Formats: sequence, C-alpha cells, structure tokens
Amino acid sequence: MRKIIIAGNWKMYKTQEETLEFVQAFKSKIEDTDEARKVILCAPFTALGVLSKGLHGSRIELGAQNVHWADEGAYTGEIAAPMLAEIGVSYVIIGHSERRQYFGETDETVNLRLKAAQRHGLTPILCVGESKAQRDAGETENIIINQLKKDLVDVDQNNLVIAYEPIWAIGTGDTCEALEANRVIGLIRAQLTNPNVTIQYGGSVKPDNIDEIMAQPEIDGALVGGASLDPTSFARIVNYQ
Ligand SMILES: O=C[C@H](O)COP(=O)(O)O
Repeated sequence: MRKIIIAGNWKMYKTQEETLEFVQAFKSKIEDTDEARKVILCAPFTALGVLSKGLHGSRIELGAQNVHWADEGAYTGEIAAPMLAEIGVSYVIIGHSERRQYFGETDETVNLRLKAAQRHGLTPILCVGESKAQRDAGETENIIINQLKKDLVDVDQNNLVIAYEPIWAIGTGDTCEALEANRVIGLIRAQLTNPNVTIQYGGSVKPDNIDEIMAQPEIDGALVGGASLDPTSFARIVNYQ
C-alpha cells in the first residue's frame, strides 16, 4: 500500500524564532486533515531541535536536508545519521539537485548517504530529475533511469521515498504538467523492485496546482520548497482536494 507524503523542504530558510512562529500557526491549520496523509517538515539543522520540541504531540514528522555517510569522523561541517536519529528526525532528503549542482554530490555519494540513513532507521527521500538541457535533448528517461540505477545499489526499497524533481521546475514557477509528471513517475516506478515506494513530485508546487498534481494516479505526494515556508500556503497544500 503506497503512503501519501507531503513534505516541506525549507532549504536555507528560517531561524529558530521563525520556526516556532511557523509551527504555532501551522499545527492548528492541519488538525482536520486525514491522518493517512503524512506531513513532514525538512528544516535546516539549526532549527531541528526547536522544531522537534514544537512538534511534540503532533502528527507532523521531522526531516533533515542531508546526512553524511559515515557514522562519525573527521568531516568538518557534516552531520551523521545517529545525530539526526537522536533528536527525533525520521526522514532525510538525499541527492537534492541543489546538493548535486552546488556541492559536488554524485550518484556514488548519494548511494552512500542513502545506505547510512537506512542503517540508522531514517527514511531517505531520494531526489532525481533532469535539467532543462537534458529534457530538450530528449534525455529525460535516460537520465532518470541512470540516476536510479546508481543511487539505489544495495538500498532497501522497503524504507524509501523518491521525489521526482525536474530541475527546470524548481523555484521557477514553471511546474511540470501534471500529466507529464505522472508519466515520468510511472517510469520511475517501473524501475523499482518494490511497487509500494511512495513517489512524490517536486518543483513549483503551490496551493493552486496541488489538487491537479495529487489527482494523478502515480503521484503519491509532494516535496514542496518555497510554498512550504508560509503556514497558510503549506496547510492548503496538505489539505489538497
Ligand atoms: O525540494 C523542493 C524542491 O526543490 C522544490 O522547490 P520549489 O517548490 O520552491 O520549486
């Protein structure tokens, strides 16, 4: 049975104070939502502690935006999976295109990070997607199949979420057509050994397009950037029709 998961990726936004303001406003706005819809907030590392306390007793779960592959070690600036697990983090985004683009993340390091997260009971949200140039060159399918093949070596598909995030749709307002996102997500599902993996769509998801996105049969949720920063907007997304 595939789970519905709506996750907010706050990227490098929100201080601790702003985090608490968000939580206070957001919690009450999703009270009546079907509990079968999982809701996750992936906050910056510095906000995870206050978020964990602020979310106590609510059904909103805690997510991080990256994790190192070693359990500990001399890796200045990195965070290990046991550190995240200890403060109540359940999910972690891995292989986001911004990590691949700006921080040299490769399919090999993505694979190591996925396995580290799983070793410590975290559920990874693996991001895959093609650039505009790759799409225009008709390479979408090849790029995604290749990413999955490398990223998922020895990864347990029973504890995995995948987000299809076309790079050209991220933060641009240029959403992938719902039917096209559905087609690509179907293609992703066809590469997996577990048909029950939750596969989200991400890229300019907003209150005014979430209903159409979630009406697609292959799409099991959304990974939301900019529109997850505002409690009213993110609550509307969680409360999709
Ligand atoms: O992880 C989230 C994605 O990068 C989407 O960001 P966006 O909703 O601001 O386009």
